[in-house]
Amino acid sequence: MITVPLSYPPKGEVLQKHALPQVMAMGQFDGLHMGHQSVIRTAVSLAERRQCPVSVMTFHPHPKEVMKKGDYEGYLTPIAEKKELLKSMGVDVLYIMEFNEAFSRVSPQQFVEDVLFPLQVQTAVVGFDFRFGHRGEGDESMLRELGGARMTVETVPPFQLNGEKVSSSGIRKALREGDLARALDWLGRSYRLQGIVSDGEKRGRTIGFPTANLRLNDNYVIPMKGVYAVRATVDGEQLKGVMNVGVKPTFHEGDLQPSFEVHLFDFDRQIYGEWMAVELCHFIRPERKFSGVQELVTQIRNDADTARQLLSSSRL
Ligand SMILES: Cc1cc2nc3c(=O)[nH]c(=O)nc-3n(C[C@H](O)[C@H](O)[C@H](O)COP(=O)(O)O)c2cc1C
Ligand SMILES: Nc1ncnc2c1ncn2[C@@H]1O[C@H](COP(=O)(O)OP(=O)(O)O)[C@@H](O)[C@H]1O
Repeated sequence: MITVPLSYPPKGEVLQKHALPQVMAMGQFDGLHMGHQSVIRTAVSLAERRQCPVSVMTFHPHPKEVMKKGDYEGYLTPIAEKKELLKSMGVDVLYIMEFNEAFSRVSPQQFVEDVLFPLQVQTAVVGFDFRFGHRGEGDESMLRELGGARMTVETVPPFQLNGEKVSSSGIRKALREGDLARALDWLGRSYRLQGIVSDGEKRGRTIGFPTANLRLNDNYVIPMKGVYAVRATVDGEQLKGVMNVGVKPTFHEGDLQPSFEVHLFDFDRQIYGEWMAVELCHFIRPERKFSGVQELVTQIRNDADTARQLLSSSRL
């Protein structure tokens, strides 16, 4: 998969270089959840039938982050994760349109004429609720109208699970509320956080549970404070473990930034500075304040047993 960064107005030579009859899926696609996956699969199979390349156009940073709307809560899939997932789905070209003030003012018509036509998009594939152009004035029917005879539009209906419409906002809410099972069902995979192992308070080893502190590399949607059964990858090695997301109320007062600490099972190595990916598989319990270290340690031991059981008996 090749990645093509674009900004508005796009440079003529960049468009020319990448102009090619193609099927393009378009959207924000934060989370690349089951609904997004069905849009991309539709584009992939259409392109296969037509024997032409399949591309995705996404917008970065997230419009809500740029427009400072106040309800921006971070990414489910930061751009690096999105790239990796799209590549694994068979996408040939990923166009990343820089979302900024200037782009937010582009009309639906300008977008189609200045970007999609020059790239020779033959078919645009969008989700039923796709909006584009200034103030989100454009929708799928406007896209179809503007495309005319030069570009057809394929609209993918909402993806439903148990009668509910899968959505990024629903996944964010489920993560915030500790309903990890629902978030994962809707994502269609585990929820992954990545970053560098950094220094903590050096207390873990003294209580028999060393924890690798994850310094997140991106602005992620933060799951509810609590304990999770996780799978981790460190230096290519796949490990199981138990993670606490929280502020350690047993030791600290006040509204602190949460930390992400993973106790890895059957592991004893110094990994400060190493890259770690952590997949959240099961939610075990909310974080709480214990009356003393002994109570906390007893509970962590239980959590570790629970996590081992959950991880050995589930497909996640
Ligand atoms: C499985 C697990 C569960 C935890 N649960 C709590 C908790 O409920 N309340 C709390 O105050 N700290 C909790 N912690 C955090 C510990 O307080 C923390 O790991 C310990 O203080 C070591 O911190 P350090 O790695 O920064 O040295 C938990 C840690 C683990 C590994
Ligand atoms: N089983 C393990 N799980 C997590 N980290 C481990 C483990 N064994 C050794 N380590 C190392 O110990 C560190 C955690 O020890 P800890 O006392 O909790 O220190 P810190 O407070 O700096 O995280 C990790 O960053 C890692 O380098």
